[in-house]
Amino acid sequence: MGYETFTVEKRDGADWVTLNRPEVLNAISLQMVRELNDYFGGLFHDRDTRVVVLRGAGKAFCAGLDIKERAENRDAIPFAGGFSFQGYLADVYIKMRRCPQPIVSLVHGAACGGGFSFVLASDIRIAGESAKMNAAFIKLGLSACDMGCSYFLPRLVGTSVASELMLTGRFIHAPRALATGLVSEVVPDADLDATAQGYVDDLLAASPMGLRMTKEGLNLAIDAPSLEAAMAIENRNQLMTSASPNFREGMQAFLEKRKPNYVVE
Ligand SMILES: C/C=C/C(=O)SCCNC(=O)CCNC(=O)[C@H](O)C(C)(C)COP(=O)(O)OP(=O)(O)OC[C@H]1O[C@@H](n2cnc3c(N)ncnc32)[C@H](O)[C@@H]1OP(=O)(O)O
Repeated sequence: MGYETFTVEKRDGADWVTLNRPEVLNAISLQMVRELNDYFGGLFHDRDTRVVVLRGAGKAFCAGLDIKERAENRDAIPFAGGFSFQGYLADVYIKMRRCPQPIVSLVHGAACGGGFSFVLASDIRIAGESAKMNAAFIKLGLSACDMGCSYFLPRLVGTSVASELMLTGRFIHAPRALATGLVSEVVPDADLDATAQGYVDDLLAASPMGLRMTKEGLNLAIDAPSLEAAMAIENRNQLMTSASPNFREGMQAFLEKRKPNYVVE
């Protein structure tokens, strides 16, 4: 399926996905929701794509819900088959979190509301110096407990900062985002792609199953009710990776002082 609201550039096992509605700061339209669901849904059975990079075209990452479109369709945002906009957009974040590929988000300019949640649902976050993010829902008269914000944000920055950000809708700028652990790195905007490429290279150097099992295991462990439950998930995933030929190759490569040649399992 070709997409109109974002582009997908395939580069050596990584998809570079660029939200592409710059005239409205990449605001989330109905069509974007449909297309993102299709794209992220397709990743579950895609062995060739091993990493996803998510970024925005123009001067911002994503300004959240397309307010103009929503205002014109005030109460009725239905999809065929009775899906609501709310539920269908929520599915995008769930797919981002559950798809096997790690997602690296590159934030420059504003990331608001549902756009902020794209950042939160990613696995690795890098901010440009211009980045500013907010739970803008509250400023529009909505609950800020939306699009996974109440799930992701406290886990990333703790309940104190999450409460402040969600209750006030204030922007968190790049330096504070780094200090609170919301992002891994802050770099000049012009260096975002090159910085991301470094992460992509590291991720692609891992064995494909090891990478998938790590994303899945970590995200399940975050929700696990006990140490024992988290370790049961670890044990299951480790049994699977240790049965893979890539584990034998990894050990052999270490012993022979060379880089491993991993295959896609
Ligand atoms: C389920 C999900 C819910 C949610 O996501 S709720 C949150 C919704 N989002 C927001 O409330 C953010 C709204 N936007 C803003 O507050 C500001 O923008 C920014 C701080 C992001 C950036 O401000 P600045 O740099 O001054 O740009 P600009 O002139 O406001 O915007 C450039 C053009 O983009 C349009 N635009 C910006 N955000 C949205 C949006 N969310 N929906 C639709 N259009 C948007 C504007 O109107 C304008 O367009 P024109 O040049 O024609 O006036």
